[in-house]
Amino acid sequence: MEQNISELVLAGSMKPTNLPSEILEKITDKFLTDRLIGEGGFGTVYKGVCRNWNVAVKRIKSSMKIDQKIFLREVDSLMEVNHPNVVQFLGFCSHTVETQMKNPESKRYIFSQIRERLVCFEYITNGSLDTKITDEFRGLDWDKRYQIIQMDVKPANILLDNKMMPKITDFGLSRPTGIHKP
Ligand SMILES: Nc1ncnc2c1ncn2[C@@H]1O[C@H](COP(=O)(O)OP(=O)(O)OP(=O)(O)O)[C@@H](O)[C@H]1O
Repeated sequence: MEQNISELVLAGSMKPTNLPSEILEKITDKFLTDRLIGEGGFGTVYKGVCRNWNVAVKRIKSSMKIDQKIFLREVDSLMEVNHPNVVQFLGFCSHTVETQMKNPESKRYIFSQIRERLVCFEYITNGSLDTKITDEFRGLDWDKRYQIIQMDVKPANILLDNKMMPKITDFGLSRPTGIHKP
């Protein structure tokens, strides 16, 4: 994929799609510690700088043994979501990385393959709701409002943009439910 097409995808001007790992490495400065935004249970989030805008790149932990079919099904669901109160999914990358390690005893190399999975989202500037509210505001009926079952709704998964607009993130355990009937 050409670099300018990837940039259009990362700008949200094209439908979310599969992105080359080189582009995601480039915009995160090879996942430099300086670009680290934070770490969750499933992955580490880095700030990606793409020309004059930012994106959030979540690198799913290699220790997470996720079935590829399930991963692609989740990505497929994410691609269908487009709502002002949902952090916009921009693209993904799933590829195999070859690693090698020297066995100190036999002095021979052991080769293995690690599945690298990356998911990109719009970058939200103002942090998460848990840092701004008290416990009494928990338990909002997001599933009814947005026809999505988000299995991990918590203020930490609601980010606030520069206008303090709330946006749900972390759809790793969510799925579309079709039309909501009240
Ligand atoms: N799109 C985004 N823009 C800006 N910051 C983000 C974005 N997505 C996540 N973050 C921040 O990155 C950090 C890690 O997020 P992540 O979703 O991985 O963790 P979590 O929600 O704390 O944990 P878990 O995945 O276990 O629920 C958090 O501080 C979160 O606010």
